[in-house]
Amino acid sequence: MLRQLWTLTRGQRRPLVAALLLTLIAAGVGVAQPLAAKGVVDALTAHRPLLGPVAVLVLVLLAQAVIGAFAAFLLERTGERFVLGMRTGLVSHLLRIQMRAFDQLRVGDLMARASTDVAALREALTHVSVQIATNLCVALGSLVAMFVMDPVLMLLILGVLLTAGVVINGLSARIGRVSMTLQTAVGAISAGLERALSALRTVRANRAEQREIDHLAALSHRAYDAAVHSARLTAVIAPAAQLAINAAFVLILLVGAARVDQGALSLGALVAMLLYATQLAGPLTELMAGIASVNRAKGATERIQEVYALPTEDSGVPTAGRGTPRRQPPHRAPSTASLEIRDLRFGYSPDTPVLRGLSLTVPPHALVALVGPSGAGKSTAFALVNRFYEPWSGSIRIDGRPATDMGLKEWRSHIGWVEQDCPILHGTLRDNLRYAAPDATDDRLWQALDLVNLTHKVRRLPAGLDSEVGERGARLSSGERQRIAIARAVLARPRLLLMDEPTAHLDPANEAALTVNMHDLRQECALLVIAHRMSTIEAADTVVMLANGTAHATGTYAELLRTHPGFQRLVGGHSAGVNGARRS
Ligand SMILES: Nc1ncnc2c1ncn2[C@@H]1O[C@H](COP(=O)(O)OP(=O)(O)OP(=O)(O)O)[C@@H](O)[C@H]1O
Repeated sequence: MLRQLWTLTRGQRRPLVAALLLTLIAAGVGVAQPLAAKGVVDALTAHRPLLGPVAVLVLVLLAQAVIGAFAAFLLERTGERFVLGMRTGLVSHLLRIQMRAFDQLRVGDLMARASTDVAALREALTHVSVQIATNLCVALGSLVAMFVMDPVLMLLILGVLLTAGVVINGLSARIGRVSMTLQTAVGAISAGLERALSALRTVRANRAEQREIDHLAALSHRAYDAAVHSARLTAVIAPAAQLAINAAFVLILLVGAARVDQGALSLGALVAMLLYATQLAGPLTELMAGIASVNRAKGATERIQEVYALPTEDSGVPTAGRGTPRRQPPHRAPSTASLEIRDLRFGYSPDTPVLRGLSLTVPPHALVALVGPSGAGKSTAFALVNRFYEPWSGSIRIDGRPATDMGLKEWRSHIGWVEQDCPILHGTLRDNLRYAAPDATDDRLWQALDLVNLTHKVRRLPAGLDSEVGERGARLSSGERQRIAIARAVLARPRLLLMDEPTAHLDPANEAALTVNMHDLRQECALLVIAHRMSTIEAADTVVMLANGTAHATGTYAELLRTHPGFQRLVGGHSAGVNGARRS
């Protein structure tokens, strides 16, 4: 446990050691205080000049106060720096973890790890570690002095203390296990709350408030039970340490008296041994309590290390994301495709393939529609083009360059992506539009808004581009969210634009306008569009029908409609089920 904590102090060890040394110096100066006071009293009784001894006493008192204050400040600052470093480190790790690992986690729990777990660790890493180290020094000093006076008696005392240490260590280990339960329960509360609050409208519409409250209350009770269990174990530690010290006292008295009787120990040495044992009591009790506190931080430590153990995109993709991308070979023939997918195989679990050899091509300036039944793997294909997951086999090229030739950042800079549920981030309209192109001028923002038919609406808003969109864009309609997402993607001027059913939330007028705009967009980039709506399918230059994880049929809308019964069924289903009427 201490080793784990030590690894986490990386970067803060120097100030931590400095704070420890200052605390020890302050304690040492404290020891000199009685001597300085003795000097004053001796000078007084011997009628010697008082100035010198008094000056020494004042200096000692001042030094202790100043060094103590500085040590305390250094310790606090180290604690805060630790929290700062830990939070920024965790956040930067979390935002880079591989999608496959991220899919297994709960957002609320991750948030708890970056907030409450870090706070729980802070105490153990700063105050308690210094407290343990100083008390250990004081206790060792006393034991050495006792050893010099009477090794036999000291070894007996050591035996008693070690026995107590073993018992207390066992208790501390149990505290460590309970703390893991406690921190996990706190993480579950945070995840449960995130789940309920992020879907508050769904919760209310389904009258599920009480069920969510009960669920969170049950999790809170689990945390309470673990905390009380930990408190019970902690409560035993101080009396156990006290018991050991009392036993050491009795031992010194009984064995010491016998050894004085045998002439093996002087009476003065016995008195000194007793005084040392008294001095040992405080540091030893604090030492044991400190070890228990460190164990209480065990849950938090393990949970934070679990996050660091998650693979990041950089670590999982050996050829991508790191270093300078390889240069293109100088005599490469101009590419005939903006996007070329060859024989792509992939599944989320090893035994369930989703894509079973998908191949498709998006020529430059073309609009290709990807259609297929629900669950066929259309969004999965998009995720692979974005390189959120590594394919089992097969290749993806953009403008003729394979994915393995480019780092992730460079690769993604060529792609614009409009997601199915169009996430809008908290902030202003301007923040959202500039998300992929932070340097875009307002003129370009207005052009992009024009493209998605939103200029009029935004101009009428009192704050215009500075209007707040609310949490997840709650102050916008679904259609507006979708149009903002499209404008945002276009602003980054991608070579390839991926759109996951871009017209899903649009009314017929906006749907028609966007279909025209998609045609215009082809001047700037190639488009691959997951299409459910007839207007999008019909507008495409090529339609690729995905079934069973492969491109089942490829052709123009008219060709497929004429020759492919599966496509006829799919389109028939759409015209009846999705948008009601098919436009011809
Ligand atoms: N992150 C994930 N983890 C595990 N399985 C997933 C994940 N995402 C999708 N799947 C599974 O992969 C299959 C293909 O899903 P995908 O979302 O690619 O289909 P789709 O064709 O886009 O469907 P839709 O038209 O309904 O959006 C589905 O069976 C789905 O359950």
